[in-house]
Amino acid sequence: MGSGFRIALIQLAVGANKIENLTRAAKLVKEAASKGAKLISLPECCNSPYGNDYFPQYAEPITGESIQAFSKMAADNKIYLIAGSIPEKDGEKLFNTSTIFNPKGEMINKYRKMHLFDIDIPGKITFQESKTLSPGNDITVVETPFCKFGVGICYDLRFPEIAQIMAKKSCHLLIYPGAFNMTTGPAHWELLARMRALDNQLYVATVSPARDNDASYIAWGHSTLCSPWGEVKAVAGADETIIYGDIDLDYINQIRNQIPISKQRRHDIYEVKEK
Ligand SMILES: NC(=O)CCC(=O)C(=O)O
Repeated sequence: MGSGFRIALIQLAVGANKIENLTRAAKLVKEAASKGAKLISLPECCNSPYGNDYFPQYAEPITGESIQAFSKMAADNKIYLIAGSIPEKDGEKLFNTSTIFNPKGEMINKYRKMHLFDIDIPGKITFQESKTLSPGNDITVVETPFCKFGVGICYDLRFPEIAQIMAKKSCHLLIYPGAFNMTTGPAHWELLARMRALDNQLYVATVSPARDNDASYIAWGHSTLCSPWGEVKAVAGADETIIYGDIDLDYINQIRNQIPISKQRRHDIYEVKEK
């Protein structure tokens, strides 16, 4: 594994036309690869608008047209592709699924969102992914010649437990395709990414769709790359764009040696004992 490589996060403008979304994604993946990115990520729900009214209509099996398009994007540009997520149909069930491709275009892994986005903030936002989607149950860690990375999707970012497991499985980078909204986005999106980066001393990438003020669910945007020091290394605004960052494995080791929290944990005192 070399010490450094370039990652690109594509903040895609996602609209109602699935083919147009995939065509735009292909154009931006090509642009990112031409600028030296070896790992490229698309956002959550990158082939469909985000919402319970859309998931059943846009869902497709894991062999569907979107997967074929992603495979071609990876192979044509010889890059690793984290294909954001799509609504996946498996029998009677729907999942929010991220698929991962190697530079030959082979799908080498997939991740089904484990924590569904069910929240109720009166007067602001109420959303229940569980009305249409089922949760996945498996943590996904991917080994590449550049680094080992883990994948979560959006609301998963709020759960330090899975980030910690992925860090324990030797990940250097956690990638979260996600679409926070105009209430929780400004309040929590960056803070959560920095927290996951800092408490696991690794890089964290969050990848949002671009903001569409006419959409029924308005995404916050602000795709972000955070360093193991907890700093924001690159951040987008609200519009369609690509952000780039360098992942430096030596820097991770340096931080972990300087502040060796993973060796200092007091597992003997963390259990909650009932009196
Ligand atoms: N798509 C999602 O999971 C949205 C999560 C979100 O907005 C949050 O506040 O958490």
